[in-house]
Amino acid sequence: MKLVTGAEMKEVDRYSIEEIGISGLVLMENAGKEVAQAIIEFLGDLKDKQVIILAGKGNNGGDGFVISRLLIEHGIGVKTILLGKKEDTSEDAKVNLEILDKLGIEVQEIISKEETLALKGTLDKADLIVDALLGTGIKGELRGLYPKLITLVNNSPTSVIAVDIPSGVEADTGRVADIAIEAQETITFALPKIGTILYPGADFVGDLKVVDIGIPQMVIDKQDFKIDLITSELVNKLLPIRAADSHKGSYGKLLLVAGSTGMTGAATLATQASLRIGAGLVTLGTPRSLNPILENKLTEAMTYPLGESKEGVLSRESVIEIKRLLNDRDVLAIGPGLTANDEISYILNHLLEKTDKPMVVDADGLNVISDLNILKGRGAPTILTPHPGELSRLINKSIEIIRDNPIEVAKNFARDYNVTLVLKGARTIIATPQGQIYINHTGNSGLATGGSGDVLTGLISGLLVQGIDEVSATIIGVYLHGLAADLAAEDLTEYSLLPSDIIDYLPQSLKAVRSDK
Ligand SMILES: NC(=O)C1=CN([C@@H]2O[C@H](COP(=O)(O)OP(=O)(O)OC[C@H]3O[C@@H](n4cnc5c(N)ncnc54)[C@H](OP(=O)(O)O)[C@@H]3O)[C@@H](O)[C@H]2O)[C@@H](O)CC1
Ligand SMILES: [K+]
Repeated sequence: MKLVTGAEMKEVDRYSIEEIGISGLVLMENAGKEVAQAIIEFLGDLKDKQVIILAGKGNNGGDGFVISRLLIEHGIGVKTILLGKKEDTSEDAKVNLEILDKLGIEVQEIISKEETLALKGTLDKADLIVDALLGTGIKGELRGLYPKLITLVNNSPTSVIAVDIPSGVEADTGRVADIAIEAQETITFALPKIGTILYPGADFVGDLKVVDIGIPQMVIDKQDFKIDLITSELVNKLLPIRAADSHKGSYGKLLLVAGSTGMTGAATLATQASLRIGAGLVTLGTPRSLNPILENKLTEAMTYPLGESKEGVLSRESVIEIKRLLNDRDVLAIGPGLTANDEISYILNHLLEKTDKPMVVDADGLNVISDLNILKGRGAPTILTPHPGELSRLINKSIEIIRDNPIEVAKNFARDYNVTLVLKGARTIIATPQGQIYINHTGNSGLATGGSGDVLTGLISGLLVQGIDEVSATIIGVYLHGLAADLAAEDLTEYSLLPSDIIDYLPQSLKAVRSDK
């Protein structure tokens, strides 16, 4: 499903209005009708209900005026409040204001602090507040009376339905400059705005409903939107059907290089995840002294003892054995639990530069890349899976910059260094070298445990080794990882969720995707 910025949505609206000839008023009427319908469903019994419409001066407020009229037609008690003066409203909003005026429907103008604060009782007593204050047209910090009014709404016990996007949430980024309306439901028009999916915005949205307002599909198809929300349908489409006459050679040979003293768990989790997602043959290369432990822990994988330094960490010389093993393998995944030191740095940079097998680099592998330019020249796909802290070290920018502009930062990095980047977070963002972005919304706070990332590395490399292209492998891996965590949390709670549970619930997540058509 495509996600859009405010500007992209404006262009879709403009094209429909100016090039196709569907007037803005028609779109506004359709938008209002859809929200009115959602409100009627929300209220259930309409008798003696009182709804407060809070409208801004722009077209979001215009939607609010349409909603007022339609709810009154249904016999619902409505009070319409405009934050500002009627004369300052946008063109289409003004048309709808005039309609209300001719119908004798009162609209109260609020222009002072005192008038704003006096709304408290009205807001608290109502059955529902409709937030039609600010939509995709919001710019910068909230000005004027908005912060005060939004605080009153958030402090009131009354439920809120937001029109298009909760007021205060920035459509392009999900940033919340000051405060924003906390909605129980958000009815968004035509396409979800990025800000309703990314955090912190996503926290304010409640249940998100996307409704059709009569924008022709042809107008949407004409646009070159660069951002997709990963859906179950997309994953189902990308996940190949396994052939009945296949054998273990059909699903590739994976070499995982992972583990050091104290971190055999990372190696175990990555290996087991790669097997559980269907890799054909998996070999775990690990420091020699850890090999007996891992042989014991892993039944289905082969293990290979690699040269180590005294501390139970891979030695520089082990790179020769890794390269030899790789001759007969299709994909290399490297990083989980390796430890970050000069020897690991030497190994990783050497492999990035001198091997032409697809590589998945995670965790300590990411911490020791010495020259990002090596990535540019690689002859095979490279997937990097950093969290914001690891990416911050890689690009020498603060975590705050990454958190505030995750899409921009991920997009630039993937393009500049020719990698598929998986920027992990509450909404993991995948950026491709071609500039496409995929956002994942599965997963929960139970994933915030050491080891979850190792499972993801195993899943992505286990998919890649089966011959699935690198972008599809990351999309499928990231989505299933989150979905398995969601299904596990239903039984185990987010508190008790362990990374190994993600592996255990992977079959259920695969089944859910396959049946969810
Ligand atoms: N025809 C269409 O396009 C359709 C559009 N549709 C609807 O229109 C919405 C977009 O409408 P829009 O573009 O008019 O912007 P909108 O969100 O109402 O905000 C503008 C107002 O906000 C104000 N304002 C801005 N920032 C502020 C701040 N920080 N703090 C305080 N105030 C601030 C700004 O004030 P100004 O800067 O002018 O003083 C102006 O008054 C869209 O979300 C959807 O709901 C649907 O009806 C379908 C057809
Ligand atoms: K709104």
